[in-house]
Amino acid sequence: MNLNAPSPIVAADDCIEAVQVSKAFGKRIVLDQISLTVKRGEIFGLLGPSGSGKTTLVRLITGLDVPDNGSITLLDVHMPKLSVLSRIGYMAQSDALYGELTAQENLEFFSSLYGLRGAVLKKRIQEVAELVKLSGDLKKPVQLYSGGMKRRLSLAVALMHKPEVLILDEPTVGIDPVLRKTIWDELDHLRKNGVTILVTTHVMDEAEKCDRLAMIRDGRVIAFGSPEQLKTESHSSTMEDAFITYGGGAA
Ligand SMILES: Nc1ncnc2c1ncn2[C@@H]1O[C@H](COP(=O)(O)OP(=O)(O)OP(=O)(O)O)[C@@H](O)[C@H]1O
Repeated sequence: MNLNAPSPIVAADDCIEAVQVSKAFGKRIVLDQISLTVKRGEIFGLLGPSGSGKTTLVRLITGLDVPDNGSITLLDVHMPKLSVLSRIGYMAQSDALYGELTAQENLEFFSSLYGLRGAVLKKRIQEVAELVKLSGDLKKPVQLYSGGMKRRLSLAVALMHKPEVLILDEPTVGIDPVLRKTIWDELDHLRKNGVTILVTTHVMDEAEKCDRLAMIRDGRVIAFGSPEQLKTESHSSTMEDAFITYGGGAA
């Protein structure tokens, strides 16, 4: 479905809805009338080259910033709204971790903000550490972690309170292919358990793994649909070709 800023049809199973969202920094228009919907329980990708506006959109969706125009609804709540934060897990592009604390202490600190403590907290730390393959490194100060380990710990932090919606800004940057696969398998598993996942990427093979995605270029949605749909409609054999056909250029 090639879009020229249409209004999405709002359905009961919509989890995230952006309607005609625009944002400028100074004179620079970074998002230009973006409209999209993310359904409950799907993995939705925002695919676009560096600087296309993905992080800006994600920050508006999580309520960290406000649009100049348009509206965003997350879990039926008009954003920004503080009360929704306990229902979402957000992993920013740069890791917000305390380097001098161990991984375990970081997990304990961030989880305490969600009221997790005692035996429940202990058990959950073991679960998420297992998931991101950091069980053996929990006692290490984070400043000794590699970039990929920090990304995995950030993912663990986002997962601790079992959020309904996971919003991940380039979760696999700096992560080796084997672990990347592990993380995508886990996203798949979470989706099967009903978690809605919004993920930004500029990697085509990750876009392929999403149920649906929006291709973004210069702050506009240039195409919207499932990977198969986008390839078929653009007569392309690869996502990269589809992106170029829709006017994206090399991502
Ligand atoms: N706070 C800000 N003030 C001024 N300009 C900003 C600000 N935040 C983002 N921008 C600009 O907005 C544009 C879009 O940035 P954004 O981070 O949303 O893109 P992106 O698609 O996430 O890129 P990347 O893949 O590199 O993270 C860029 O040109 C960036 O420089």
